[in-house]
Amino acid sequence: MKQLSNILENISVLDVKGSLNIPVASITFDSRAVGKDCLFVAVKGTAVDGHKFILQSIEKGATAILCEEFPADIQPNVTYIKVNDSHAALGWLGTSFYNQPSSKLKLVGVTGTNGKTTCATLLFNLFRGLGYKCGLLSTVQNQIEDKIIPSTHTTPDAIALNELLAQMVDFGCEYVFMEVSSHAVAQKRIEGLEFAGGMFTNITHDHLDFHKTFDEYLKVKKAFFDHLPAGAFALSNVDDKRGMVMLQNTKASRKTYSLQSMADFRAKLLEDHFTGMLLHIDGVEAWFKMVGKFNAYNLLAVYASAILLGQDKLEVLSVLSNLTGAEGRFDYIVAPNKVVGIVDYAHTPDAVENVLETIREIRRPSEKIITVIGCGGDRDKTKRPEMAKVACELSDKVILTSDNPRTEDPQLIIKEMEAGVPITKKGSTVSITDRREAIKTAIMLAQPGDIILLAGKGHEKYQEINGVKHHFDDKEEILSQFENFRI
Ligand SMILES: CC(=O)N[C@H]1[C@@H](OP(=O)(O)OP(=O)(O)OC[C@H]2O[C@@H](n3ccc(=O)[nH]c3=O)[C@H](O)[C@@H]2O)O[C@H](CO)[C@@H](O)[C@@H]1O[C@H](C)C(=O)N[C@@H](C)C(=O)N[C@H](CCC(=O)O)C(=O)O
Ligand SMILES: Nc1ncnc2c1ncn2[C@@H]1O[C@H](COP(=O)(O)OP(=O)(O)OP(=O)(O)O)[C@@H](O)[C@H]1O
Ligand SMILES: N[C@H](CCC[C@H](N)C(=O)O)C(=O)O
Ligand SMILES: [Mg+2]
Repeated sequence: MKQLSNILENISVLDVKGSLNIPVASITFDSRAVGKDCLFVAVKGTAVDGHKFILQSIEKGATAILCEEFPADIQPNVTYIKVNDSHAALGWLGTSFYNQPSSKLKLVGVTGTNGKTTCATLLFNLFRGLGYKCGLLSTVQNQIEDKIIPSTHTTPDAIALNELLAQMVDFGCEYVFMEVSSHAVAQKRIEGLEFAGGMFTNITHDHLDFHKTFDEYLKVKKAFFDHLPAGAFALSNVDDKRGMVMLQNTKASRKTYSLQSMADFRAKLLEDHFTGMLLHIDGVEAWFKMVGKFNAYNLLAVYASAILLGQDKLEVLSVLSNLTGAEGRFDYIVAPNKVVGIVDYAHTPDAVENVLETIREIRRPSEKIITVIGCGGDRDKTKRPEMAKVACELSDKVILTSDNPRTEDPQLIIKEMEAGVPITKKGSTVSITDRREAIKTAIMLAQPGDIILLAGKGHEKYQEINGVKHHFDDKEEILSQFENFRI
């Protein structure tokens, strides 16, 4: 139990009503989760204003309220604290409540449109392979050494995040690798964290439903680097058009990586196969088990981070060369009839392009590519026609289907995708709303040697329809349906 006065450090308090010498058993921003002696933080959300739930939280046991505006009905025996920005305050509260866990380990954040999970997971497995105790916060799962903790977000909220970091400290972790999503930066979920380093992968089209414009999205990603401390490293991909912009105003030590130009860390992709790649990396030739130019970038970024964290070059390469990345990223399955299935989490136009370009470069000319793809509901609508367009341009046949429709009508999402199908590709594109049927059709159409790409859901074990998550696993689907084609 902490004293309220002790967890307010670093927060500029505008006004207080009531006593600060009261105990705080827990902190939450959700009135539904309030318990006895809880501090309820009212935040203005994207759907509702948390200030509406102040009274409800007091009825459930909150004895302290942190808010941006005092309510009209001030209750006796409750302390009210007024701040400018309750999102930011929440970050500092989480940090203080859990005794600054991020300062007790080396925390590295990975940001960018694509590649965060892959890089964070590779770093986690690399540093474990090098003999360190590690933690991971990622889209696929959170992990403390072998212990897996399911994740609900790419970057958890400030309270859950600091609680997880505190568990990692208690477990003796020395390094923690985490994904930093743009939502997390915008909503200040990472406020108050002490980073040892930050990595930028790339920035392309995504999340414009939330950030509204690409410039705003860019600014938010850059803000992560702007706030890194002087002792940290800021590592950026300078082959990305916005790579240098990320480093422009950072106080951290600026480092760059590239496959194309001068940079602090360089690599060249020598060979790319479905079984792995040969890279010339930092003066050494090494074979890796990952596939595709985009993964050459991920491997180089991870290698560079490890060196910046003081690790030995050859030891790093030796461990890294055996790693396979994150679940549901370019997962490769060969059916008994020699049809190839690839399950990949590509859910942005750029990711779809990268994965398909990779397949096109590696396949034999006679092998056809059949892509099964959908777009998520309640997410950026403007990427729908773009994802369909690039899928059609780079595949021999495309089946447009559902991803997670969430609260939207799946057929309307598909209609928006259809708007991006080039006229010349109308004949080789079909729409099948049921994802299971779409996968089955792709398998029926495929000849031995053909490649089926199942894009967008990767590791996900569910399909979310109208608020209900139904079990669905692309890999399980394709494996079980491949079995029906055993010859
Ligand atoms: C759009 C978005 O980011 N929403 C996140 C946000 O919620 P919000 O601002 O919409 O909250 P709201 O519903 O408006 O409610 C406002 C406040 O009132 C409170 N409330 C609400 C109802 C009530 O009865 N009582 C109550 O106290 C809420 O707890 C909240 O504090 O803050 C919540 C707490 O941190 C998040 O759980 C929630 O994530 C939603 C579920 C979500 O789907 N987020 C996705 C888009 C997301 O965050 N994705 C990123 C990036 C993905 C990637 O590219 O990898 C991620 O990091 O996962
Ligand atoms: N460096 C990269 N550049 C471009 N595309 C990539 C890169 N790495 C991975 N991808 C593609 O993006 C997909 C998602 O990769 P990953 O899960 O690592 O990204 P992410 O940034 O964590 O995504 P999310 O925003 O959903 O958390 C992969 O399945 C692959 O298709
Ligand atoms: N983290 C991403 C995941 C998208 C995955 C895709 N399957 C979808 O549901 O749109 C997001 O929240 O935008
Ligand atoms: Mg991720």
